[in-house]
Amino acid sequence: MATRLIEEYRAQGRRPPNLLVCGTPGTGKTSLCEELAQRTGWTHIDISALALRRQLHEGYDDSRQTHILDEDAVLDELDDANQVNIMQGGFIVDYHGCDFFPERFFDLVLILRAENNILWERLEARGYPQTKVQENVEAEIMQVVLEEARESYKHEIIQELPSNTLDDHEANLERISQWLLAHMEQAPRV
Ligand SMILES: Nc1ncnc2c1ncn2[C@@H]1O[C@H](COP(=O)(O)OP(=O)(O)OP(=O)(O)O)[C@@H](O)[C@H]1O
Repeated sequence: MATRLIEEYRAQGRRPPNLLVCGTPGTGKTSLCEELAQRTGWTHIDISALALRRQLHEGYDDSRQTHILDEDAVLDELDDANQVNIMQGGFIVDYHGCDFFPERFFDLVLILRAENNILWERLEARGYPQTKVQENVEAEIMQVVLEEARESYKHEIIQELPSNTLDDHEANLERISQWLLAHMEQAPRV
């Protein structure tokens, strides 16, 4: 696999694309994005971790046992010349949802999918309470994130990727890297 693709992009004076990786919690977004970032040189932004670090929350939802994201504050952080400036390209954003990001941020939207029993085991292994495991597995069955993506982005930039096994993980890394290479051929110079 080609490595440090980002350097090839920049050497050619091209703007590297931005990727959004979404999916139900536990589908493997962070595992995939961390390795993809290492292999390609893209910068991984884990929105949940960023929000915790920068205190971009509006409170805590006791019933769902999760922080409530301050979406406007996250967007300000991502679209700020003094902070991240996502429009420079070269970012992999990782978050379970996708409908609050402006469409212009992303060139490719990837939706990770996991089979119900596999997802159930992963979430149980995290120590999630039964209700939270069930809620997330039901969301996966109902394709909530995929539908959200279809309502928010052009269908041609959305791809579903299976994320059940380590073979899937490897295949996804390879597939995304190939896409980045193909994209580089067409990306306008900046
Ligand atoms: N393709 C895969 N094959 C096998 N195990 C995987 C795969 N992808 C992820 N996992 C495992 O599943 C668990 C959840 O992965 P990860 O934390 O990356 O999910 P996530 O989608 O980022 O979750 P969250 O949205 O809650 O942050 C981890 O234990 C990880 O090692």
